Amino acid sequence: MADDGVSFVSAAQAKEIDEKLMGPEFGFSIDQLMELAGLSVASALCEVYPPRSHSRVLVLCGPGNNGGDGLVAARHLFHFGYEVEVCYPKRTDRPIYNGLVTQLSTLGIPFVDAETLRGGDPLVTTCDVVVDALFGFSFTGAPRAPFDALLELLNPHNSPPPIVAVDIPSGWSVDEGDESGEGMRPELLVSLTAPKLGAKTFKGPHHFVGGRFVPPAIAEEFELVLPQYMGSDQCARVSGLLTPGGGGFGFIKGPTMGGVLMKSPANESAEEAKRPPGYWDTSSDEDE
Ligand SMILES: NC(=O)C1=CN([C@@H]2O[C@H](COP(=O)(O)OP(=O)(O)OC[C@H]3O[C@@H](n4cnc5c(N)ncnc54)[C@H](OP(=O)(O)O)[C@@H]3O)[C@@H](O)[C@H]2O)[C@@H](O)CC1
Ligand SMILES: [K+]
Repeated sequence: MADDGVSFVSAAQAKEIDEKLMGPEFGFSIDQLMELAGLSVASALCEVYPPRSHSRVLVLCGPGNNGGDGLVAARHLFHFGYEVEVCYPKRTDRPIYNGLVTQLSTLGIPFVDAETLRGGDPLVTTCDVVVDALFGFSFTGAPRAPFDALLELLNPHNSPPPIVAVDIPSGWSVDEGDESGEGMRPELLVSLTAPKLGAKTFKGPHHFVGGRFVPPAIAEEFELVLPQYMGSDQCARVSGLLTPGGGGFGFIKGPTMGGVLMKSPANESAEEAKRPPGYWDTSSDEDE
């Protein structure tokens, strides 16, 4: 299904695409896809929250591949110049995850446990951005411990720092979105491959698509309308915009909001970059 020029896929379709990519026909391995997914998350974060204004990043990692994307992103963020901390409370004992943990450990990236985060100072005082890599398209039901407590820290009533959600905000229904209206409110969503149906309820100011690995044959088979990646970019900002040449909806590279091109955060003052205007301001949402 395409909306505003980009396809939205169900959890079931996302799984099918994933399996197709890693099947004999296309030959990808999970660590390849995860590396590109995590790199695109780190790239999008760096574009919106540059290290000079948001140097401290906390990455919350869940037990599945969404968590793996978070571990990869943490490594790239370190190399981009951020001070990174990782919370990975339910470790998966498989070579790919063990390797990612070793890579972070050898960089000296600290691992913090969920209890410490829960009992510690408010997140907003200890980090400038939080990456939500807890659950992706395989999340179902109500969040179980210890992730329920971590999600609670990200709830708007706890005034968390800006949240960067990987693929879909954790705790939201993958297909329905923030059904209760009381889930987390990320500022930046990095949808991987294609936005999930639940992303239609995302009202934050920054939505990117990442995971630049979809072969045209898969896009065709699944009738995916994907954003145009520019140059060597690993992520593409998605917004329903009129392209400069006119002729309908298309995608313009560059920070946009509500269909209007904005200054690049890289050119803004640190304070402006920390407070993107219109954050979850539904009153100006003309679609409703
Ligand atoms: N092609 C692409 O786009 C690519 C996508 N990639 C990424 O993979 C992600 C999908 O990964 P995934 O399938 O491993 O599942 P994911 O969502 O991380 O979580 C599964 C874990 O969560 C757990 N769990 C579930 N519900 C729970 C609950 N209520 N409360 C507590 N736990 C719960 C569940 O535990 P279990 O039910 O087994 O106990 C299981 O261990 C996708 O979103 C994208 O980020 C890239 O890496 C590669 C290319
Ligand atoms: K997530």
